[in-house]
Amino acid sequence: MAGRFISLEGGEGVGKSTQLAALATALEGRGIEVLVTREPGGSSGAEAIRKLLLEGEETRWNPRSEALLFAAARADHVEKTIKPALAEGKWVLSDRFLDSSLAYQGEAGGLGIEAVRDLHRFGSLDFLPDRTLVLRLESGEGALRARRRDGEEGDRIGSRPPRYHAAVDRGFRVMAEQEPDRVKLIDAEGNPETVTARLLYALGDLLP
Ligand SMILES: Nc1ncnc2c1ncn2[C@@H]1O[C@H](COP(=O)(O)OP(=O)(O)O)[C@@H](O)[C@H]1O
Ligand SMILES: Cc1cn([C@H]2C[C@H](O)[C@@H](COP(=O)(O)OP(=O)(O)O)O2)c(=O)[nH]c1=O
Repeated sequence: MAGRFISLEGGEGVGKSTQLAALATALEGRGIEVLVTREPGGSSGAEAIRKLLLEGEETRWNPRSEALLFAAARADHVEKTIKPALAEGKWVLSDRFLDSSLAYQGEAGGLGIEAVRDLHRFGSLDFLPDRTLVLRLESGEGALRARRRDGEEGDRIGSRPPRYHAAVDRGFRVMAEQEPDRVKLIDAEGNPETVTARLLYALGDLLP
């Protein structure tokens, strides 16, 4: 049976990594073979680009070069990691994918969602997840969780100001409105088990 490609999205500290691990365990418990991956990264070329994107000065890249680097990393990730795993029948769970670029670089970075989608059309032939689950917390709570985890050590993008992250959240909501069959908003409040149950519910029609 063909695999499925699921991306987990959301702002900083909403619980993506925690939920990705829990979702992988739940799917494996149903006999599904799972590959967990992440962006930026997920292939050796894309992991090298990750360092360029997340380390260094805020002014290291302008918004256009930043968007191109994310798109280049994604093209390599799709070709080298995601498509081969799907061809083997695995379910691929990715911690972030295209919708992060649409929300961060497109909406918050001011390039526009369509311009960033064009880069994906070129780089990855518009390859899309079967489902995108966007974890959402009311403003501030994700930033608090991330700060509890990281202290003041945010990366180049995570440490951008609150208005940038508010625009990121708006970008994810736009995506859910534009593509309601693919992109589902999931309430990330409550204990981790409750959130995992919501995610599994939102995958119900894809499960074997
Ligand atoms: N449901 C939850 N309730 C409270 N804290 C949580 C919950 N899920 C995750 N956390 C904690 O919040 C922090 C951020 O979670 P993490 O999974 O790393 O988020 P992300 O990958 O989205 O940045 C971690 O310290 C994690 O242990
Ligand atoms: C994949 C992707 C990530 N990002 C940002 C979001 C995060 O701030 C950072 C990824 O760092 P990461 O350590 O994965 O952050 P988090 O724990 O919040 O998921 O890169 C973009 O701006 N555009 C993208 O396309």
